Amino acid sequence: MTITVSRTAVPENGVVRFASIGGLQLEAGGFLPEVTLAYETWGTLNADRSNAVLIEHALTGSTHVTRGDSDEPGWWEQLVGPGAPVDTDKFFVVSVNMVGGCYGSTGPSSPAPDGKPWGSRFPLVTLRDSAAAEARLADQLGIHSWFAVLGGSMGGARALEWAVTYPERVQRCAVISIGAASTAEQIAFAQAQTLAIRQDANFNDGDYYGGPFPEGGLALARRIAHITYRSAQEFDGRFGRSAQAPETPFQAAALGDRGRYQVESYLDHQGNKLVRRFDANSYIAITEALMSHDVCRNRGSLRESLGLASARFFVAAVDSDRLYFPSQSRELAAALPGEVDVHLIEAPIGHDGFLTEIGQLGSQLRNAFLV
Ligand SMILES: CC(=O)SCCNC(=O)CCNC(=O)[C@H](O)C(C)(C)COP(=O)(O)OP(=O)(O)OC[C@H]1O[C@@H](n2cnc3c(N)ncnc32)[C@H](O)[C@@H]1OP(=O)(O)O
Ligand SMILES: N[C@@H](CCO)C(=O)O
Repeated sequence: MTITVSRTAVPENGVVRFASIGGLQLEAGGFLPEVTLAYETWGTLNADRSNAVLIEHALTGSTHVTRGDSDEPGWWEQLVGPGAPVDTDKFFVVSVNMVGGCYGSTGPSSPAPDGKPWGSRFPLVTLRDSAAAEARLADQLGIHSWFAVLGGSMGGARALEWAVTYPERVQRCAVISIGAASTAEQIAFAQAQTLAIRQDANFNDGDYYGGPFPEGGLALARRIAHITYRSAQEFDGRFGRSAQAPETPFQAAALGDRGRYQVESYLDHQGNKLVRRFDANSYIAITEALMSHDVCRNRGSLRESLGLASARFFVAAVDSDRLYFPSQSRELAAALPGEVDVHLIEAPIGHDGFLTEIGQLGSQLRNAFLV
């Protein structure tokens, strides 16, 4: 097995790098012969390698948690950086694109051994595969034990898998806006999204590379998802029943005088925005990985499974989250070893509050966790 990390003499902050981690035997039985992981780092690993923090992205996130040498803003911009709650003057922060993704790590659009994209042949990957792959990257970076692993939503589930699979390698673990397993309802929302893509006439069973992209299906999947990421209260307050005039000649021709509700226009925008930055097969691969989330699989009861971990835990939830309910975070916290509080992020926005309410989350993390 060849293991190489592209190293530079001076660490570059917030610049995507690539590590070859060799072949990966997958939990569900598949095999990926040569896996590349894309990752970014910020700050400097100290001499005794005790200041490393792993940040795990959510469903459509990338490695770009915060800006660095480039000015490109990241998705947890105010949480991570010099002087921020996850202080890059103090910590060496690492973020890895999940295997199956489309931000540089091996995924369905990557070439298979025959040189053609994996497409329909890409195997099922799980969050445990993600942790196993990232453990190899940690080895290459010389990180035996993380000071902390944290993430929100699917990132929180990835962090939890790390803490349970590699107890000796995770000292602190923050599980934000997710429970111990994907529930039937969460799986149901996810299935509607994957079906929206699979039923797109351009999907071609996943072998659409080189042909038309299944844009409509991916945009519909994002609309369904985005509704679950926000709250009824936010939509009502923000859009109400307001109308919006057609914005393009095409819409004007299609809609005539009817126009649209503002919320329709907003969801169209969210769908189209994702189409410009995400691969449809990766959306399915990562969504199915999240559907598989179950910390108890082949481990026993919830208490037995979580009892494998030895990290200090931080659990948080958004009070208005209608996808990953605070009650599910409370159940997780109650079954974790030791005393664990559930920190409530108070925000009317819903699930996406873990991305937008950084002031609250940051002070909770700074005071209760990163000390
Ligand atoms: C390389 C990369 O891009 S990596 C990207 C990483 N992304 C992630 O990690 C995903 C996490 N991020 C997200 O999900 C989102 O960005 C969030 C949750 C942080 C914020 O959500 P946003 O969608 O940015 O905010 P919000 O709901 O306010 O939507 C604002 C957008 O809706 C548009 N909008 C608002 N009202 C309307 C309307 N009536 N009609 C059409 N569009 C509208 C705004 O113009 C704005 O557009 P823009 O984002 O293109 O500037
Ligand atoms: N809006 C986030 C939420 C998923 O939990 C994303 O797209 O990744």
